[in-house]
Amino acid sequence: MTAECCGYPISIFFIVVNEFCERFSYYGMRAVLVLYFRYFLLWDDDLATSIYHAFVALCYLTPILGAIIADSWLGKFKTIIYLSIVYAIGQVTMAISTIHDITDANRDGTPDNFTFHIALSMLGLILIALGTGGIKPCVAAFGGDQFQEHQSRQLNTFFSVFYLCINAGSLLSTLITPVLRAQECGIHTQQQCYPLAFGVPAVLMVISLVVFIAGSGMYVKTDPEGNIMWSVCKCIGFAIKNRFRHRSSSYPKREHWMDWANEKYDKLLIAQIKMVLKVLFLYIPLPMFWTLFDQKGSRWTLQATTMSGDFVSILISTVNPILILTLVPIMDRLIFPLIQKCGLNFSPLKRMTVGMLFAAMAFVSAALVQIEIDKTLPNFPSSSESQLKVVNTYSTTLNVTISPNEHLLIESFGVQLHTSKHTYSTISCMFVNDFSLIHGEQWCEFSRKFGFGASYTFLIPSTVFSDDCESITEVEDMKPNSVHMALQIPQYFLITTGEVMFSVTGLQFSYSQAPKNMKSVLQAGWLCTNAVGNIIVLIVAELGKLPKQWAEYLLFASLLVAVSIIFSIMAYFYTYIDPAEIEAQVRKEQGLEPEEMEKETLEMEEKDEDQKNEQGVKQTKI
Ligand SMILES: C[C@H](N)C(=O)N1CCC[C@H]1C(=O)O
Repeated sequence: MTAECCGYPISIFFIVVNEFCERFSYYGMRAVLVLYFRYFLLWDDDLATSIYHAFVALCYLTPILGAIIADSWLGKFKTIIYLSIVYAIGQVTMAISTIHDITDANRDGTPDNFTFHIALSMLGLILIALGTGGIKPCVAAFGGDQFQEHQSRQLNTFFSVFYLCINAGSLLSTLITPVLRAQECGIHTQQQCYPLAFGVPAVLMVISLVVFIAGSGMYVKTDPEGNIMWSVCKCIGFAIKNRFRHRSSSYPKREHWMDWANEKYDKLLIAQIKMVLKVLFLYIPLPMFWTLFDQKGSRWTLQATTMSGDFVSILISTVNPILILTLVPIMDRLIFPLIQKCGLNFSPLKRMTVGMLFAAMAFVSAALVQIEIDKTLPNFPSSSESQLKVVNTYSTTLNVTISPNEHLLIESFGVQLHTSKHTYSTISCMFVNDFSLIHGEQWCEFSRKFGFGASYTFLIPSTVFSDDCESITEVEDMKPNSVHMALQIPQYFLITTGEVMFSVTGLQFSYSQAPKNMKSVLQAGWLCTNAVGNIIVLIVAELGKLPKQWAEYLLFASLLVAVSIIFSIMAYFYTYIDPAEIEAQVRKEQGLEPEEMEKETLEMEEKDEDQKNEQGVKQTKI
């Protein structure tokens, strides 16, 4: 019997605090990673974003490894501890790699040996990906393991609270770590403080580990039942081979292709594999949701840069976790109970389908915003055109004729305007609030806010200093961005509503539909849908760019609608199961473990009927 508080096992307190600290560590490090690549390692934008996306994809691929270790070898508890140690070492390695003084022998403020810093940071990132991905399926499943049969309502709430902790950690760290980076620190020279920005996430990871270990005495720990993954692979392999051997129509058909393993493998194992395969099959269309979701960080961020408003980076990095923290309780306490009261069966798979449709609507909203933005954008010359600007300071009107074969290119960057060599200069800056012309002691100052996205030309006559600065003419070549960033809020709201319905439900569903000995494996399968989504963003979204951004948004929205229709058809044919009941049935058929079975049957009878309705459970024999 585990210790309880308000119907919840006390042990889950340690698990949710552990998750909060771990997500703080992960998202905090991610918030400054691209900046570190860009401004410390001096990589270009393309390399920095590619390595960043590859790292994120790796973090969602390693759950498979963690799940195999947990379910086949070490058990969830030990796997979480060992991989958290790997994770913490990775974070510390990463923090050390950002200390510029280590290789700054000439003390000029920049590292002398970039290879050292790159090698150390890549090692750190690999360890982090192994750690964060490895423990992720185990922590959620381990949390679920703490609940008993009669606590299925509390189990659902646990997954919502778990998701809230993820986002609370994400919100705080994305606010804090960029501020830490902006501090100055160093032994020989003062530089932006990357060691602090990466060091604090490392400390949080150590705290996460300590909190998890502190709960040791209270956890329900299930031991792995041998090398389950190897048995699963062998069993599937045998079923395929046996089916192929008996392909002639003279052999009677079997109910399920896995039944071709009956000759050699335990019925219980076959039943468990069927349960897992059914769910994994259902997951095939799901990466499309993450493909759209992950574009928040790329396409939508770029969209924001063409809009007006000064809070770009803060808005972008925090709006999603803030909305999650608000929407999860509203959905759990208000919307879902209300739907249930109306007599509608809003089963997990229906919620996930509606979640996908919300994400599609978010992209329709993004397309509408893009159309508004496009109306305000200047027409840039295409790859087969040139643009000329002719400034007439002569006293009469002049006719300009253009010979189509001649190209004119005037380009000079810098802040010095020479009167003879270069009379034209382009300066692009962020947050330009004042602009001064200095000539010896004399100067002209233009103190006002220059709009984002705007382009100005200043015409300086030769008499400028004798005539006073009044003679300088300012021309607005391109208007400042005028579509306000607040217009992006509906799309963020829609995608986050979709995330609550899709992701929180997916987490619960993956746990509830998995046999006891493969809970982590199914969590890993669920997380893999995220990895594949990330990879699709990397490949398809980067390669196949449509000429009009709004058209691309609509294309993604249509694809997700198509995918959600396919998913809803698959879901229609899916029968919710109670894995424990099926396992008990198989054991009964095999005449095994009567005492164990009796206990399980009793527990099942005690189960709350309306909790089943809440899940939309239709018990069936697999
Ligand atoms: C920060 C996101 N709202 C979020 O909670 N997640 C995005 C991918 C899954 C989930 C996470 O576990 O971090």
